[in-house]
Amino acid sequence: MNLKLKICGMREPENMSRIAALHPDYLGLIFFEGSPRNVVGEIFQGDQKIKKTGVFVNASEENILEKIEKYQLSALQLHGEESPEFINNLKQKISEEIELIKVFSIGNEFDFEKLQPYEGVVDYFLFDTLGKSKGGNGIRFNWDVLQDYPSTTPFFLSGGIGPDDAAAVKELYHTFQKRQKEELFYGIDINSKFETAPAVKDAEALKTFRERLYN
Ligand SMILES: O=C(O)c1ccccc1NCC(=O)[C@H](O)[C@H](O)COP(=O)(O)O
Repeated sequence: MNLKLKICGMREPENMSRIAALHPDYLGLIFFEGSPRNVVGEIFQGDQKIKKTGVFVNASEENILEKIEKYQLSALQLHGEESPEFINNLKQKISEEIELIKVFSIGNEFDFEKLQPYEGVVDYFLFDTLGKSKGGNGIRFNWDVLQDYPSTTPFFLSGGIGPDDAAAVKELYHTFQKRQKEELFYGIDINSKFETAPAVKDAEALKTFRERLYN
């Protein structure tokens, strides 16, 4: 199964080093003061093959550029109400190699028309659950809304994915596979359900989950 794994909400250098040893595809760093996972100090830099992803909520361009430089980010996850114009302007100032992920929060239903202005502007969409906080709510949305996914932009599935969800993720992947559209279901993003404390991930739980997912 060619599904990328993004582990989000990393911060503590020692924990980050243990989690990096599991070789996820992406590690997420949250740069948002309203989050208990907000990154301020030094992090574990580690393996360049793991894409360090900066997560921003309506941050200024200046702030994003500074964090790209300081933390050597390979991807940006825009988790607020960033407009296509803002993203296009930002793209003029960053390396073409930096991947762009735009987040959409899903409630009971979702109007897929909202994706249209971002088609061709970002590399990936990320679907999270609409909740009290901007992210890290630990709640799953109804994945059935993705059954008729109308876009050609690949997406990350996120929101409350936990240690017991490997089979359900595989099932969703297989529904895309049956329609020969598995390349659209690009990856999953996991966070609070694997924490022992904010920004501290349980390496054993992640290892078991990864084995269940890929075997
Ligand atoms: O995790 C946070 O604290 C957070 C705060 C503000 C914006 C984004 C945030 N997290 C970004 C993510 O990509 C999370 O992984 C995503 O929201 C899913 O989290 P969870 O439901 O805990 O798996």
